Amino acid sequence: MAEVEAEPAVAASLFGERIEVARDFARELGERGEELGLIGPLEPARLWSRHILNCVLLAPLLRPGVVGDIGSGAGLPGLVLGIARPDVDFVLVEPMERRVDWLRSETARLGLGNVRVERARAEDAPWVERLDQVTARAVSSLSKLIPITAPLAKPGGELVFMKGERVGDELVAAAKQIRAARLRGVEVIVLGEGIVPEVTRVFRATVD
Ligand SMILES: C[S@@+](CC[C@H](N)C(=O)[O-])C[C@H]1O[C@@H](n2cnc3c(N)ncnc32)[C@H](O)[C@@H]1O
Repeated sequence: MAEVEAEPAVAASLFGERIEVARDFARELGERGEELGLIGPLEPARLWSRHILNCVLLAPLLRPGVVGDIGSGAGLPGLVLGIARPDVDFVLVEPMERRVDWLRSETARLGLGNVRVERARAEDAPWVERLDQVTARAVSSLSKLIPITAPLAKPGGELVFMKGERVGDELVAAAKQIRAARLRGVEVIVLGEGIVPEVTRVFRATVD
């Protein structure tokens, strides 16, 4: 059973005029996500509080240009952000066929002309254009994620990763990869405090 939308007033303020599209996406994911193997059995009941609201908190950090979301899975955060920021172009990079089928069908069903989906792993990403920003959530630890994503960003582009409570430990463990990728301005931002049920921790850095 899909969650009754948590914090509807907060959701409406974060999505603005795009809230009905977000509701449409959440309804479809809540109803079909488990059967399609996109989300676990516990997730429909906490779709808004744990997933949708957390992802949309990233929207104000994005700038006009091309954002690549690596390992989009069910569309978290790629489709959520594609809905919230129609002024930004998104490339969702996902290797699993079933998930790619879902991402493409939702992109078409929701009429997201600013979103395209590539079936690939980040390290084999086939496009030529370099990204202004790269997002990822729950794909791997920073020490593995940085080497496969930093080469996808333009000089001056940003890595913007959603991370869990142990981001501090991950940062320490990734010191070598941060140096090798020549990242600067490395920071951890906490978003949504006092606004949403679960805060979002974001690793952000600029690629030289
Ligand atoms: C745990 S899921 C998370 C999905 C989604 N980002 C979320 O937060 O619900 C990890 C996703 O990353 C994808 N993935 C794993 N390795 C990858 C790689 N090297 N490049 C791109 N995607 C990858 C997987 O296929 C999977 O869909």
